[in-house]
Amino acid sequence: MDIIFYHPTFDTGFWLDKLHQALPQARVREWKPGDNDHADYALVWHPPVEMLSGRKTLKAVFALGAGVDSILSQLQKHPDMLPPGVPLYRLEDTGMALQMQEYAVSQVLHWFRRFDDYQVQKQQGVWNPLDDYTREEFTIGILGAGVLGGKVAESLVAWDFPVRCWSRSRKNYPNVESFAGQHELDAFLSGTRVLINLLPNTPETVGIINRQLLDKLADNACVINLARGVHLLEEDLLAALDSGKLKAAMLDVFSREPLPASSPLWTHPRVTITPHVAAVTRPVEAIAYISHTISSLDRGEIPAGQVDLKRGY
Ligand SMILES: NC(=O)C1=CN([C@@H]2O[C@H](COP(=O)(O)OP(=O)(O)OC[C@H]3O[C@@H](n4cnc5c(N)ncnc54)[C@H](OP(=O)(O)O)[C@@H]3O)[C@@H](O)[C@H]2O)C=CC1
Ligand SMILES: O=CC(=O)O
Repeated sequence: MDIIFYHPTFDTGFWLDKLHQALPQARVREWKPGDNDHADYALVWHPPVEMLSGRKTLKAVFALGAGVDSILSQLQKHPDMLPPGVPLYRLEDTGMALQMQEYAVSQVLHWFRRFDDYQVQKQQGVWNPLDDYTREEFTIGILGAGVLGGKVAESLVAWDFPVRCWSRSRKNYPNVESFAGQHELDAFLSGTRVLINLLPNTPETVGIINRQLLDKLADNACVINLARGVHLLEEDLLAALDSGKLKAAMLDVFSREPLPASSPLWTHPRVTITPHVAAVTRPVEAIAYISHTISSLDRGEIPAGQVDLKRGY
């Protein structure tokens, strides 16, 4: 079995070693421009078009992350990039859900316990106990209730917050109120105090966090964007912060990455920024999933994690 690997930033030598250990029967190589030799499987992130196109022997392509928007947008421009019938798999959880839970829970607790307000008071040398927030006024709404959104919901339920989610199909997560479809979006937003975004980037979700949506949240709402920068209109977010509608935002992803030095988000006192690190690919877990999936495919089974190319996630 031949496996080709391409990632623009990962330590390729480390990954090839780990892949050899997990799949000792496979010949694994780094793909380099001009390499058209035989391959059964391709492991990729932001792959050059020529890496995949015309490969008639490919049995599957694995995205080395959870979101497949960059591959799908390339596929739209170069429809022959993925040979017909070759399935695309993505990483489902593989250690990312726990990271998302850590990020979301720590930030929600930060706002709930008013540590942001106490930080401002500290800078002013003010000793002033503030009123507590109650959980009843701290409803958490999660846009996207799939692998990651579902796990984030579970962790916030464990902290006793009222939690609701919004997805295309109805969910049945314990103690999470499920809203499904466009026609239930307004009801989902109404009363949501902390909005957490974990949607995939598709034509339906681009720009979804805009002025109209933010206006429908509870007053003094907070936003956490963990999915993709294109979901959120940064100007609308800044306007909502400055008008007092929004209290704060925690952003991990941006419409341009790295976030340009000129962006007003850097200097806004109520915006916190992390550099797209909410949940990174964990090699050991990712390779365990990929090797398990390859074994399932070789046995003729249909493993989990296949991307629905028409749906776009
Ligand atoms: N910042 C970071 O470090 C990382 C960011 N991400 C981002 O997180 C995203 C989510 O990942 P993951 O949970 O694995 O994805 P999933 O595909 O498992 O979940 C996506 C969820 O979004 C819902 N959804 C999709 N389209 C719509 C729509 N038009 N209207 C309403 N709901 C919709 C789906 O609904 P349904 O269940 O009904 O299909 C599903 O619940 C990734 O696509 C990626 O962009 C991922 C990893 C790291
Ligand atoms: O943003 C990261 C991913 O895995 O998707």
